[in-house]
Amino acid sequence: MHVKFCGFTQLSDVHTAVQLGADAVGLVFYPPSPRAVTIAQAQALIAAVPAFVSVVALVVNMSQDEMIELANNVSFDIIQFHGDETPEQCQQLASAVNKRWIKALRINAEQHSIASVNAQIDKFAAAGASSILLDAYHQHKYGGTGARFDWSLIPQNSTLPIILAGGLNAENIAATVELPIYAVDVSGGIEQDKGKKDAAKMRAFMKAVKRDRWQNETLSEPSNMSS
Ligand SMILES: O=C(O)c1ccccc1NCC(=O)[C@H](O)[C@H](O)COP(=O)(O)O
Repeated sequence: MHVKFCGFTQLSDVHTAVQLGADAVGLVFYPPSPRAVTIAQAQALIAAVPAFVSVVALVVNMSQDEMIELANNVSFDIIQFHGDETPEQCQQLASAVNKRWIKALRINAEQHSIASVNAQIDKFAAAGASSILLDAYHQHKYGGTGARFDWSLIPQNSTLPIILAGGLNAENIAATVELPIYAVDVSGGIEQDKGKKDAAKMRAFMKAVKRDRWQNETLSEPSNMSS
């Protein structure tokens, strides 16, 4: 089980996340978001991220020129496409900056079935995605909604490792124990205010993951990407 904390704007919060053992920190490059960072802010935050912790650049419907500008100025590791990007657009944008990428699918119980989620995952897998992130659909927001989606729509045999996002917190991690996921992603559940993380909530989240998920996992089944 891997843990990504998302939506950092403050240096002290990045220090805390790293100390707590987060595998990845996410920075939001989407100006309408209350968690958005500028290139200068991102550079300062990334300076606090040591080796073996990935920096994820979260983007929404970015143009190729914007992506190149971002990659030329910010040393991130992975792109998280969180908008309406098609598989072809993700592939093109990521190859323009030579980065690995994740696609966020926003799950709407009224429109999705397990089969349709799987079909979408397969298309992004074929285009070269490294993982798929499943998040809650919201009519007016692209992400960071703090809402959960219907977890029964998570496919058991996905072609890509699944990162679960949307409304997670220290209290509901226990309910994810049986889910076929590779990683969890949280933003609102570790905040005191938008973009301002809460050290106690980050610590409680990591403790809950260790207690509820890592205890259930074994090193003896390396072929199972979902655990
Ligand atoms: O955080 C935002 O404001 C945001 C804006 C636009 C697209 C995505 C955004 N955030 C994505 C995330 O932080 C996470 O990947 C995910 O949605 C979890 O958020 P939360 O439900 O708050 O834990």
